[in-house]
Amino acid sequence: MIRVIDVDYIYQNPSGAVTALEGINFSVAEGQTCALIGPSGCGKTTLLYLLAGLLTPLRGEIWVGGERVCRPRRQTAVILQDYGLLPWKTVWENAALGLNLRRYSRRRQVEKLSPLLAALGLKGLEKRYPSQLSGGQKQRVAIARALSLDPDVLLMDEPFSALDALTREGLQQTLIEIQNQRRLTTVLVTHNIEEAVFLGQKIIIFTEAPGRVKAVLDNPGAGGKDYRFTAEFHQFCSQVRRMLGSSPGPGKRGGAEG
Ligand SMILES: Nc1ncnc2c1ncn2[C@@H]1O[C@H](COP(=O)(O)OP(=O)(O)OP(=O)(O)O)[C@@H](O)[C@H]1O
Repeated sequence: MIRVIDVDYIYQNPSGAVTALEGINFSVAEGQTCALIGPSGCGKTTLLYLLAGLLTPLRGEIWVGGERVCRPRRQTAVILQDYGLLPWKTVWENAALGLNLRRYSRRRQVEKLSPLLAALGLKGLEKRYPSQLSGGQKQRVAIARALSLDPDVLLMDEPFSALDALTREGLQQTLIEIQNQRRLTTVLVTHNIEEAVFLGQKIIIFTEAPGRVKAVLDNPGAGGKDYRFTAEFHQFCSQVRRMLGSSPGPGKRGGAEG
């Protein structure tokens, strides 16, 4: 579903050029969840923007759903770090933003959003404003908005980082259920090793800046109901922790095919 081929990205600033990503190669299968993890500043968010078509690679190619990404793609939904809710709009209005942009009638908006808000535990909160919601509820509104347009790819930048551990685990479970129902291909950026291992059927570990792929790990147990409580899960977390702490991988460009 997603192929990233030899991608480099450099930010050009008046003060000089910043190489954010170098020689990135990996792929994500349809319906798979892929977690991107690495040190701060290694280019994870930049890569998410490239996958979303909000930035264009300086070198290399990105393919999503059989098409080369050159601009934002209709069926790709993106949830950025601050949830992107408009403070002056209600829960309903925020969730309906995408549908409004695509000129869905009020009746079709109700048909789409009502079941989605109910499934995400937001029923009864439709008239509230973001300032009247908890962090977890805000995140659910952002998820509702993203899913309202029936995407086939979901890109998330540290989606649960601001939440307490229990809320985070609850939302991780919700994400897995949505993922299974809709067969979404998901890429999420996270700093949290447990989150990467719990959700990421594929885990991509980056080197320090400029970001290169240090390792691609297959994690078939991810998303399993009780995976978090297994010895395998804890061993996997230790492995990722060790890899994040160790020196960069071999080779100057260090790209790994996944
Ligand atoms: N607009 C910009 N102009 C110049 N440099 C930038 C710009 N945006 C990001 N960078 C630089 O590019 C590199 C990668 O940034 P990016 O935000 O992608 O990293 P990240 O891995 O997501 O970081 P974090 O984990 O801290 O969120 C960093 O060195 C950052 O300072």
